[in-house]
Formats: sequence, structure tokens, C-alpha cells
Amino acid sequence: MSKFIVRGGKRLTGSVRVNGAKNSVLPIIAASLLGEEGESVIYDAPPLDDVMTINKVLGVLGAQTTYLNETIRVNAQNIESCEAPYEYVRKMRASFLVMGPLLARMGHTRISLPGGCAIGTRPIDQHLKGFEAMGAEISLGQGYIEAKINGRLRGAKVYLDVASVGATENIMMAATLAEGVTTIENAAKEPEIVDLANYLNAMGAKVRGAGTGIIRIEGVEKLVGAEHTVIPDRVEAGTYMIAAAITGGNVYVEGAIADHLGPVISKMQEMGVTIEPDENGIRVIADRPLRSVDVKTLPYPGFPTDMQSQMMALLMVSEGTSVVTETVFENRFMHVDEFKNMRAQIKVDGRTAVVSGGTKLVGSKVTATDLRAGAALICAGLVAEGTTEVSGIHHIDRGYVNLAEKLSKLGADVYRISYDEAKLNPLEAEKKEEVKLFQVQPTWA
Ligand SMILES: CC(=O)N[C@H]1[C@@H](OP(=O)(O)OP(=O)(O)OC[C@H]2O[C@@H](n3ccc(=O)[nH]c3=O)[C@H](O)[C@@H]2O)O[C@H](CO)[C@@H](O)[C@@H]1O
Ligand SMILES: C=C(OP(=O)(O)O)C(=O)O
Repeated sequence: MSKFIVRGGKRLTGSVRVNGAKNSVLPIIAASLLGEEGESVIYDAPPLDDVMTINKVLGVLGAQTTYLNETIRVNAQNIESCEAPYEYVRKMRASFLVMGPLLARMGHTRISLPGGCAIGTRPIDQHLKGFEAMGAEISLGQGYIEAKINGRLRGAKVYLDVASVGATENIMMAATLAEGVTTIENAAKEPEIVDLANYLNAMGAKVRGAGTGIIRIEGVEKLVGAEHTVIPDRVEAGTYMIAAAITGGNVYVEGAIADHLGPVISKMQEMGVTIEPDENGIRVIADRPLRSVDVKTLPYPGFPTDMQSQMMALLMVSEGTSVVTETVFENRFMHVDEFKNMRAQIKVDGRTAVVSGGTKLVGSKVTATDLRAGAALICAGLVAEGTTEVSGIHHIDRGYVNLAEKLSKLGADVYRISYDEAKLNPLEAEKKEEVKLFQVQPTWA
């Protein structure tokens, strides 16, 4: 177990490079299971724990994967098992995304049930509804779900009751090998859906309309391995934009795509942050007091739920009162209690949080309750008085590459310590040489 130690008060300046998107690379790796011939080469795959986990799932299924220099090679010609075990699905819900590809290619799959998590129950009914519409027989065993099809999946019209990202991806992948045409209505429109569709099309699929509410997939007989470069991570980019703004900094976020960050940019501009996008990234300048704004999370192109907690951190130190409404997940305010430990003033009522701004945050011992909550606590720590110790950082490792190192290069006083050092006085721990090593090592490199 490790911790991040953050000492607030440093203004961030300089440039930070964004890695490939976690939420793109995971479905893309799952989709590589559809390649019956050849090899897939996936560039800009971030060295994250989640990427490691899904590679392990592919290994259990019989696919061969290698990872070198942010490039993953997958050879999925031989699939030996159709079963994704609990130990991986428990760690990462996205493991469930192998269901569509396995069902389409092998006609059978058995996956452990993904559990609930800190952001609320996360049902999979819409995924299953899509598979059933395509003719699959679904049965629920003790702790697992089995799906079978006699022959080939059949194209179908699937209307999603919620514009679920995962369900859109799973159904889209399954439909690539179905007989006939599948249409997904009320499909999710996230950039990661478009990225997945581009990869599937490079493999020989016929997917049209990704990025709109209606996706049309004409099934083909066979897919083959393909090369693909993953899009930059818009949530990682947004997190550095918040980190820059919260410290009154001036930071260039290299690789950030402004089109993918529309609502985050608009809200930050409303608050008084100067945002200068260009073709290679986005500059963020915060050189005046910031104003409060209201924020409501929505499916893309609305304000992303994955940026809600980081935005809340910024609102806590801005002038005025803000109302933050979370509509995507039922319980994504777990970070509020942690913020309160830093003297934030926030009242939660159901899916709404009222944030009283202008707070002088004070460093404290806090826990990352989920991935983005962890990033938000670090953002808050950057501006808090004194030292903030963030534990539970295995969540953060799921989604951020070298977070401490990247922030340090921007001038932040933040580093990572291992469990043993964490027990010591953090100031003493910092002096130890091995602590520095921790700053630059991804956990599984
Ligand atoms: C790996 C990945 O890409 N994760 C992202 C993905 O998660 P994920 O794909 O799990 O999120 P969904 O879009 O499916 O979930 C959105 C909402 O739909 C509900 N729902 C979902 C499926 C279903 O069958 N039934 C149902 O009711 C969920 O409970 C949730 O309330 O999109 C989320 C919403 O943008 C992001 O926060 C996650 O970072
Ligand atoms: C909720 C997230 O991811 P996941 O769906 O993988 O849990 C996230 O990236 O913020």
C-alpha cells in the first residue's frame, strides 16, 4: 500500500503530456479478441493497472499479448477459454467488455458478475438486453452470467433505456460478426465509442454512425487484427486543467483535444479561467479570482461524470456558491466527506451537492474512494495549507500514469511513498532515496 503526499501552495507552470485514454484502450483491447487472423497493434496504450488487468484477462482466454513502449500487440487467433474469472472482473468492471466479442466469435461466454462499487450499483441489464435481442440465451448462475447462441448472432434493433457507454460498446462489438444489420438507438456518443468504432472498422467491420445516437452495424463474416492509435485521455487532460487552475497556474496540456472537452472548457471559462486551445493541446491560465458555477453531469456531450469530483475541488476554492448535480451515477459524492476533512463546506442532498466556495483548504489525511475522487483530492491538496496524505491510491493507479511525477515536473510538491515510508513522518520519508524511485515507476512497469 502506498500514499501520495502533497504539500500545497505551489503554482503549476510548464507543459504536461496526456497519455492514451484508459476508457478507449480497454474496449479496444477487448475488441482485439475478434481478430481471427493476424495481429493487432495498439499504439499509445497507457501503462495503467487497468490495462495490465485486461491484458491478463486476454491471457486467460488464450490470446497472446505483449506490452512495450506504450504499444500492445495482441494475437487472438487461438481462443482457448470463454470464461473471464472473478479475480479480474472484480478489479475492473471493463473486463465485462469481453462478453460481446467472445459471444460473437465463439458463440459462448461465461463472465463473473461485476460487483457494485463506490460510485453506485452499476447494472448490466442493457448489455444483456442487446445480446438477447440478437438471439443469445442468457442465464444467471451463482456469481456469473452465461451467454450462448446456436449458430451466429442475428442483427437486431436495440433501444437502450440509458445511453450506457459499456452497453453501446459491448453490443457494437457483438454486432460486428452478427448476421444482418444491428441498430443501436439511444447509443452513447462518447469519443471513446468513436475510437472503438474506428478500430473495429480497421479490423474489417462495418460500423456507421458512432458518435451519434444511432449506430448501424452491418455484420461481416470475419475480422482480422489491425493497427490503431488510441485517442488522448480527455479525463486525464481535464484533471491537469483543473490542477493548473486551482493553483493559479499557467500550464499547457499537450495532447488534449478541445473538441472532447467542450463542457469542461466552457465551465472553466465561465469561472474566469483563460483557456487557449490549439491543434496540439490546450493552455490553461488562471490569473484572477475564480467565480462559482453550477455543474450538472450528463452523458456526452454533457459535462462528464468522470470530471465531477475534480471540478468540485475547483469550486471549493472559488468565490460564491455552486450547485453540483450528478445525474449519471447514483452515488458519486463519496469524495465529499474527504473534502470536508480538508475543511470544505459542502452539503449533499441526494444527487445534489451545494458547495460554499472561497474556502481556505487545510491539508489532512484523506482516502481516495474511487479513481477520480483520488485525483480530486490531490488537486485539492495542491492548494491546501500544509500537507495532505492521500491513501487508497490503488484507485488512482487505475487511471493516471505517473501522476506524482507529472505534477512534480509542473512544480508541484507531491510524491509517492510506499507503505513503510508512509508510516514514518512524511518529511523524513521524502529524504529517502528509494522514495524518489517511487515517483517515477508505474506500479507494474
Ligand atoms: C471503462 C469505461 O469506459 N468507464 C466509463 C464508462 O463506464 P460504464 O460503461 O460502466 O458506464 P455506463 O455509461 O454504462 O453507465 C451510465 C449509467 O447507466 C447505468 N447503466 C449502465 C449499463 C446498464 O446495463 N444499465 C444501466 O442502468 C449505470 O448504472 C450508470 O448509472 O462510462 C461512464 C459514464 O460516462 C464513465 O464514468 C466510466 O469512466
Ligand atoms: C469510473 C471510471 O472508470 P471505470 O468505469 O473503469 O470504473 C472512471 O474512469 O472514472
